Amino acid sequence: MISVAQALDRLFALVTPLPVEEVGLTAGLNRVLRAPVAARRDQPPFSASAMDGYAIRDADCREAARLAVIGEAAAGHAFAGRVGPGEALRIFTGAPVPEGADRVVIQEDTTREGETVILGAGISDNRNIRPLGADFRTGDALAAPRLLRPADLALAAAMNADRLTVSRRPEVAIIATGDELVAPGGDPRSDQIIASNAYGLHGIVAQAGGVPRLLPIAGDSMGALAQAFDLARGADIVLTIGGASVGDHDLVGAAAEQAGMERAFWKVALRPGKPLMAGRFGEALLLGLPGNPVSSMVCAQVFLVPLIRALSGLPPAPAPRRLARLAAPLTANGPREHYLRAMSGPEGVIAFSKQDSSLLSVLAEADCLIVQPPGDPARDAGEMVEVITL
Ligand SMILES: Nc1nc2c(c(=O)[nH]1)N[C@H]1C(S)=C(S)[C@@H](COP(=O)(O)OP(=O)(O)OC[C@H]3O[C@@H](n4cnc5c(N)ncnc54)[C@H](O)[C@@H]3O)O[C@H]1N2
Ligand code: MOO
Repeated sequence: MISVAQALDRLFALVTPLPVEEVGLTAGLNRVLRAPVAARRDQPPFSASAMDGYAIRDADCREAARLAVIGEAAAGHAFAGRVGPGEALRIFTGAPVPEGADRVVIQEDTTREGETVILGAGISDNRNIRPLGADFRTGDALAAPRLLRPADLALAAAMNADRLTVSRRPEVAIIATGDELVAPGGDPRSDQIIASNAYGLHGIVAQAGGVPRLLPIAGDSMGALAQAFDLARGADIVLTIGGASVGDHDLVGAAAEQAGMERAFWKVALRPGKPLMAGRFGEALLLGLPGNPVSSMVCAQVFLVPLIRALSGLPPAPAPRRLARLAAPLTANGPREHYLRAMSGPEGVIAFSKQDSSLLSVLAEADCLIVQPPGDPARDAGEMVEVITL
């Protein structure tokens, strides 16, 4: 069996980044920026006051100085003149600092008497001026590729960009397979269960920036699967659920190959999720997830999300991991990389005692997955482990 890292390499080798499109700023969230945004102006475009107060010259900055107030500058309303010796300009946060002024004294440190302002004691050294271009200069770039977060959108807007060049969002056709499955809200026979996985996967795809498309449940027959693959045409990723293992009714691999899938791998040394398969499927990629609910969700975090990101033009990379302290011991691991549902608290992370891959109730309680390497010995509380945040 190949390792998770080898499987990811084979998966990334199938990826060609999707074409780009232009969108407005409000449509940019969670999209991958593919062309840098260059600032069209300096920010701030003038030296700006950081406080409400009085703009004065350094030479006049002494206790009890009496200065003549010569006018006012507010945000959006510059003062045209200059501040001379013995003068002060009433100024508000965000206003351009006029020529001649070296600092802004906050109004709390002053007393106003008619058209005169009197400086108080203990004025701080802070000039309270944001220099021109302190944030960015014309031509500075918001680099690409990058996953656009709210702060990036604010920065692009400040740079005076109103359009963004982003990747087209990958469409993911989701096919649940199995004769035992009935859609939620349906009327299952006593030997049937509710098809739940597709809904969790729909959420993961949407969160990762893909466009999920739920197809009808496909039965366990070559004909039903062929029909489902037909319906999936046009998708960038065909995501199947179930039928990936070795049982007589596990037909997804055979049906996909009959429909033209060139297999890149089948079976990966991870737990849960061993029967995972992937391959090139015409213009699309196929990812065949195991049916066990937690296996399908773990494989989605470990393989599908990185695949969506790579298709969207980000450098291929595994799901990000962080280090966390164990708040309770871990038993030794077997030969497969183990992704344990866990909960983080002030003392560190604790794996749930129940880890069977059918238990969605445990997954819903978990906020992270502890990643235990193959063959890892038992670990004590206090040791550090790698964790994927859910
Ligand atoms: N002899 C062996 N048997 C199994 C092996 C093995 O190596 N040798 N591997 C086991 C492992 S590990 C996994 S994981 C499962 C996965 O098998 P499949 O991908 O073929 O999944 P199914 O058999 O179709 O389903 C497994 C389980 O999950 C339920 N299921 C399926 N789809 C859904 C859905 N959309 N929503 C909710 N639940 C679903 C299904 O009813 C089964 O209970 O194979 C082991 N067996
Ligand atoms: O993926 Mo299976 O769930 O390893 O048990």
